[in-house]
Amino acid sequence: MLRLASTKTPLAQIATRHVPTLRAPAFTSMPRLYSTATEELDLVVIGGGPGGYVAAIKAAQLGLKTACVEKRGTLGGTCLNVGCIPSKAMLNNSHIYHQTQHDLKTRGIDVGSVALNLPVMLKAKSTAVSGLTKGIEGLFKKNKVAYHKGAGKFLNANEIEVTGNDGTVSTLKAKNILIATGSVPSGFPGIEIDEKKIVTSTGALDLQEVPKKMVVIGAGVIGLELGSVWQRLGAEVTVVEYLGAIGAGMDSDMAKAFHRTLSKQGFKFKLSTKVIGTEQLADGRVGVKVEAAKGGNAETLEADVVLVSIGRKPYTEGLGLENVGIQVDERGRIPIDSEFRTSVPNIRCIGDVTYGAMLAHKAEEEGIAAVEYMNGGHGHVNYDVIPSVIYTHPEVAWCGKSEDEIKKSGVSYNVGTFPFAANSRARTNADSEGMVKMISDKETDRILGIHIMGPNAGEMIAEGVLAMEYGASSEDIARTCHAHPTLSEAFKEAAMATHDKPIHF
Ligand SMILES: NC(=O)c1ccc[n+]([C@@H]2O[C@H](COP(=O)([O-])OP(=O)(O)OC[C@H]3O[C@@H](n4cnc5c(N)ncnc54)[C@H](O)[C@@H]3O)[C@@H](O)[C@H]2O)c1
Repeated sequence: MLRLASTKTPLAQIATRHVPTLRAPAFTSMPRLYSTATEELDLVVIGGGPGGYVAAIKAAQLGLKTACVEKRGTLGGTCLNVGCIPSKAMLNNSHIYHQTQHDLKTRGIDVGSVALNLPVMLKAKSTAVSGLTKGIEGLFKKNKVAYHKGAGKFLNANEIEVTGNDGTVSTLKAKNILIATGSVPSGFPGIEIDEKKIVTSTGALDLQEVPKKMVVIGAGVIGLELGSVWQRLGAEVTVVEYLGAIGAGMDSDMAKAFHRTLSKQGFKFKLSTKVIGTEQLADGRVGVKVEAAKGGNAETLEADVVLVSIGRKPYTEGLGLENVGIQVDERGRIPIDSEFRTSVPNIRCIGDVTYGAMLAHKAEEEGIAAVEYMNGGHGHVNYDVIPSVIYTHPEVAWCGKSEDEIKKSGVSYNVGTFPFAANSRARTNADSEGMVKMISDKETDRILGIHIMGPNAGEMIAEGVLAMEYGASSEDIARTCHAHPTLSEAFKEAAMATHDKPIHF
């Protein structure tokens, strides 16, 4: 492991080394500028995504002199710029479009002809993104976090070289460094991404016309969310999945129900199927060659656009980890201990670039906890109750363990389910696809897992997360008054079904 004493950069080298223009660096408008190597900071955060920016703000609130280095040019990371936020804008607006076309008449609302204005829809997405990313810059200013637009690279365990987006090179010196560099889409061997016809989530959020046929490789969160967007806007979507089920490891009952629901919406699925490669077709479209996962005859699916969504991988390129002796594991993740310390104790690491689910909210929790440990306190992240949500319609949300996992662990359990078709509010809204499924320990009734498919499942799961965080039993929820008429009554009734019997089913 390289230590500060052996790798310290000579002082002459740590001053700003190259200023190609006289243009003031973008960060001079910040209220407090920590940019010279002579002034030691308490913390430099590398990466301004949900994990990194939240950690930087928390550190500043705790009184730590903090800087955040981000090279994208805007804060918010993948989530705000090309992930969670733009996809939700497209999901929301494509849902309204689809509902207006197919659902309003039966509700007694007659509209004239309905037309898609894709450029405006894309602009609305970009406006949502830019408003939120600028909002984080405002929070940095308010909390006195110095924002450095550029790429950070370790010189040693206490010094980060920042190559500014304006060409300047400077060095930040800090007691602590937090790596929060996130992840990038995993490529598919032999398939070249051009972000036009063969796209990752980034390209799929910015298609300039609705593809006639879209092939999605991977039936995980990204494939199903972005597949939904383009399917609602008129594309014929075929999803190819290597495994025998959709939903990347969700509870298998829910995966089956979700599969049925999406199929009814028009999705075509090819499960237990592997992709062999792609080819350019004579008409300019792309051929996706697939065959059964176990082998067999190959067939070619024709597509105007192919979305590759087979997972993401940790991002550490150009970070200079070799200069501090940090090694990544076989999956490219930076190993950490229970207090987020890497093999170099003053360098911590959080979010997608290390262990665990690649989720923005998990990274945020870790960012806060890492800073609390750094500041001499204790952090808290309960990995057993990190919620997952797929923002399709209906949404699917879950926390805790799936029934499959519990079965494997050998623990005895009770299961209670309640369909939204028996919930008055869902019925009144004519939006009653899905169910709530709760699993509790047979002996103690403590809740082990909650799985919801239904309208607003992503909001409803918060009640389950809170219940599980406080160690609730299903009876605790069953005996808690829920407002009528609300969707949350389905949650209460599933709890009743788990420990006893529901009333309305
Ligand atoms: N709503 C959200 O919380 C949200 C939204 C978007 C992304 N994310 C996160 O981003 C990450 C990436 O999402 P993702 O959907 O790309 O990955 P994922 O891991 O969710 O799903 C990838 C799917 O691709 C399949 N697959 C892998 N290789 C394949 C192959 N060769 N052929 C066919 N199928 C193959 C896998 O079996 C899996 O089902 C995930 O960790 C996800 O949690 C979360």
